[in-house]
Amino acid sequence: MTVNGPGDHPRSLFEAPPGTGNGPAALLRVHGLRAGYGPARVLHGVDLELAAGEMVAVLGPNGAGKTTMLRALSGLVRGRGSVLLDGTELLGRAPEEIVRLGVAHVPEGRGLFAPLTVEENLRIGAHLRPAAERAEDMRRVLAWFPVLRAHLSQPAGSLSGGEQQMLAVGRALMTRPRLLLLDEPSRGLAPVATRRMFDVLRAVGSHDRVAMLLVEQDARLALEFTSRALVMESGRLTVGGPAGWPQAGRRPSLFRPGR
Ligand SMILES: Nc1ncnc2c1ncn2[C@@H]1O[C@H](COP(=O)(O)OP(=O)(O)OP(=O)(O)O)[C@@H](O)[C@H]1O
Repeated sequence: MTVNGPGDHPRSLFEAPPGTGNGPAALLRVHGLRAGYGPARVLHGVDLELAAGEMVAVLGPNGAGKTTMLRALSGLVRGRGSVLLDGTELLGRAPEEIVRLGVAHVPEGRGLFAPLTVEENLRIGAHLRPAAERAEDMRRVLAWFPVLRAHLSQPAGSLSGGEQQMLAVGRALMTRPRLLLLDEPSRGLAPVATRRMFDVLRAVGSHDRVAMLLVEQDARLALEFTSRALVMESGRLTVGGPAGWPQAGRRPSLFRPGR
């Protein structure tokens, strides 16, 4: 990891590594992102790039602005600066439009409808998709998360924590995202369930070329499963480097994907 003071970091630390993207252009380009709540400014200029299929973790202390960054990217909090998804500006658009453009957000706490069934929750995720493609979307998600098939008619609230997290991710995948934002996906999960979840996330990311930006408190887990890790402090990304390093067998290169 390389440590840099705010504002003097080499941009390369926050860019998508070569070879992980769809050519020279990153899928996501965030530049100078600022956001907050009323007069309280939380993000003070975030720069970040993400390639298709890349999985990047954002670590950092409580209150640093990680959740706010995800919320700004998905339109839940108003942002200033620039957020380009494949060249299309997302800032200023409604959250539903941003979903339509290919960004899905799994919030902290999962945001499931507990009294509704698993199937109903998944169908809610698909409501913006063309009707003709929803059956295929459902088949794909159940193939990624076979455990959900056995519980399709059960209320979401009756599932275990791990199953609920899979449902939340499955519901997000029903939108066929190009970018998946995950806020603390391991929170409240047993280690076995967490690892299973991350295995599936990695498989989806590399198979479907879904880029993933995840906020994670468990730094060890994040560094093991993602290709890059960034640290947010006081509303800025201040440290970045390759995930996995310095584990044995992994070259300590900033640009080597961790997958
Ligand atoms: N809805 C809100 N209204 C006002 N202030 C908020 C709101 N949500 C968060 N904040 C404040 O914004 C700052 C950043 O919070 P945020 O949740 O983005 O940080 P975080 O890095 O995700 O922290 P944590 O790991 O604790 O979730 C904090 O000072 C927090 O109190």
